[in-house]
Amino acid sequence: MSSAAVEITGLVKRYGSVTAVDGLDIAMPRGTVLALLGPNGAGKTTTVEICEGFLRPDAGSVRVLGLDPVRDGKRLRPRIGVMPQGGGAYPGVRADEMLRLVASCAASPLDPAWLLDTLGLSPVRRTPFKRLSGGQQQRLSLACALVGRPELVFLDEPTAGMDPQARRLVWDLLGALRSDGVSVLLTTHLMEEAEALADDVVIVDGGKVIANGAPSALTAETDEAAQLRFKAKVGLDTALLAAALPEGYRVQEAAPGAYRVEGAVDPQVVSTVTAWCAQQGVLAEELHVGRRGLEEVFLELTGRELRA
Ligand SMILES: Nc1ncnc2c1ncn2[C@@H]1O[C@H](COP(=O)(O)OP(=O)(O)OP(=O)(O)O)[C@@H](O)[C@H]1O
Repeated sequence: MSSAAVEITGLVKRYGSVTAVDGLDIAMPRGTVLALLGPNGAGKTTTVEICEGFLRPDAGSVRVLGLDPVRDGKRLRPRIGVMPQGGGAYPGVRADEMLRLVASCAASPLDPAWLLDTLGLSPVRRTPFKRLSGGQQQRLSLACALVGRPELVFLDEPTAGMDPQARRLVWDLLGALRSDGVSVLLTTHLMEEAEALADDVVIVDGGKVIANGAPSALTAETDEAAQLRFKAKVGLDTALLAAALPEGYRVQEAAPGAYRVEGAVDPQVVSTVTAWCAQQGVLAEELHVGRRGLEEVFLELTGRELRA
């Protein structure tokens, strides 16, 4: 038995002149949660749909639970759960009918009533799908992906459009699944989602992997325990700011208008930076001291915002 939940090598997918996936490699061990993180159009959905067997690759190899998703689709489908982007159901079907219908196709389903309750959907269990809110439809779609007790689930932006409370319910449920040994591959452009849920994060951009690893490894500082970051107008004189700081501090414009002060941060350094900005007539916005997050990792790697 293959020990990988998903193994992707040299994956390429083109739509006419657009190369949506451009030589992607991913190795995802069983029982782990992997987040594909990237901006709109990065190739996340295309990659997931190839893993699900809905699309054929142009080049490269994909194995899901050791199987070819297209050739071995019949054997693979009962073992995976799929939550597509935007969900999907018969508009008139009631929430609990929908879930029971999907459960009836599985050999050993979870209890639909428990799942509805866990996802906060009990109060709307008799509501037709089309009258559920977007976030409720998403949660029902997630319930449908999970009710068959899959070994591996693919979740394409599982919490898109959810309010923070619903998002928390989903995160808790995904945490419980992981404890049960279920493998989860999810796509997101929410850094906090990737940081909260994933054992491993693969950052994709333009159909390529630009970084991967555990969130803590990706966000680890190179040399300092803390850094100071702020945003201001593009093109500040970083050498001049560095000169105002004690010797050994470095200042970089990591991306246009995003500044980073490298060196041990103490109250005096923060005060010097804000005073220097004030002298330049510049407002230092989003001033932040601490560990960098995945958002900053992405910004530093690509020079662009993740949500752009
Ligand atoms: N059916 C299609 N026909 C033509 N181009 C497509 C098709 N599907 C996707 N693309 C293009 O392929 C690229 C990757 O799209 P994909 O949906 O995989 O990205 P994504 O990372 O999932 O984005 P999002 O976060 O917006 O869902 C984009 O440039 C997109 O416009």
